[in-house]
Amino acid sequence: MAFTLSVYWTCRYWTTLELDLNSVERLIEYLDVPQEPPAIIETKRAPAYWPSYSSNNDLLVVENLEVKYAPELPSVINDVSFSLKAGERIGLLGRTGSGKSTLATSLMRFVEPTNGSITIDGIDISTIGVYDLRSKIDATLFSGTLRENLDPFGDHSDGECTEALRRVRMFADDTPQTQSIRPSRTPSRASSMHSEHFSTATTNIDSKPNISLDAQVSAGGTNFSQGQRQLIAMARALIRRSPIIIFDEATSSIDFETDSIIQATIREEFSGSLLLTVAHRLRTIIDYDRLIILDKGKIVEFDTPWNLIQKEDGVFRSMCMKTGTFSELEDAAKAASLT
Ligand SMILES: Nc1ncnc2c1ncn2[C@@H]1O[C@H](COP(=O)(O)OP(=O)(O)OP(=O)(O)O)[C@@H](O)[C@H]1O
Repeated sequence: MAFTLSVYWTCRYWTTLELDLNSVERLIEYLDVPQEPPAIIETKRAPAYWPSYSSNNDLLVVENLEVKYAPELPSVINDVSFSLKAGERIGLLGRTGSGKSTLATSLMRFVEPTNGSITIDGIDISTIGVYDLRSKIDATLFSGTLRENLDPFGDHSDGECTEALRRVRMFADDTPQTQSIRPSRTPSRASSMHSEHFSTATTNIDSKPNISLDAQVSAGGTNFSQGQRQLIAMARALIRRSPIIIFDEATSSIDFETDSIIQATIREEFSGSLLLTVAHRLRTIIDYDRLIILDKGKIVEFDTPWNLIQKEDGVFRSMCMKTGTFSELEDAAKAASLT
């Protein structure tokens, strides 16, 4: 009997020990997970006026950039170099998987380069904290409240947030201005404006009645339509008055009216900013200043739309031809080149 009990307890202890060791193993794995770079590096703070709207030199300089998602994976961005000036409107194009989003997100250090450098207004972005970087450049949607998405670092009042949403025409003009907004995330913020509701009265954007700044945004903003996500991203860029805006155009078709609002807002509100648009529709970027065409992580063309559309056997020209609206695009590119 004593022997049987001993065997029983030995087995039990052994099983418990194995389970405990599994937990230790998991903890060790978590310790090895790459950490987000520091938010702030006290000895390397970016100046308050950085980056400048009126830099005479190139505002954004990318040199020999190489990006891999893991050491064992092939390069997704391969020896890419280019320079962009303040206030330029740049379209980033290429086939699916060519590396457009990777290049755009590497400008915000969501992926770190394995080689090369990115310099914004004279500062190598790898040398400063990600707060200093991301608080100056527009970012993508993440989960949290609408307010947290518009103003992730809590630097602006509710009034500024609602004003920005109004400027991108997220609110109906006839929405009553009298309903009070729910309390903001921190008591220190001014709650100077009243509640406004999303409505389809001025756009064909999906109706989102009774949404306040406290409305929840799911991861990736999936509880908002593509059009609404773009408008929210633009509102955030307006609030920040960022000299550099990275804009990821919606892949799915957006109704004509919403698209017109987005394009008009870009032209009216962001005229002084360096705008880098990851583009999926050619008519969106046909009047931009310059276009970067990527293929397999390399720049294959980089010039004005007018120069590119005229280039025999050019990649951009063939992309335009495939749309079936070549002459329209050509006319638009020519008109833009003359302004
Ligand atoms: N998190 C990731 N881990 C590993 N590989 C990735 C990851 N994200 C993207 N990739 C790979 O990197 C390459 C470039 O992807 P990326 O999303 O940058 O292309 P894209 O041009 O933006 O494509 P799309 O137009 O479809 O959005 C693709 O081969 C993709 O499979």
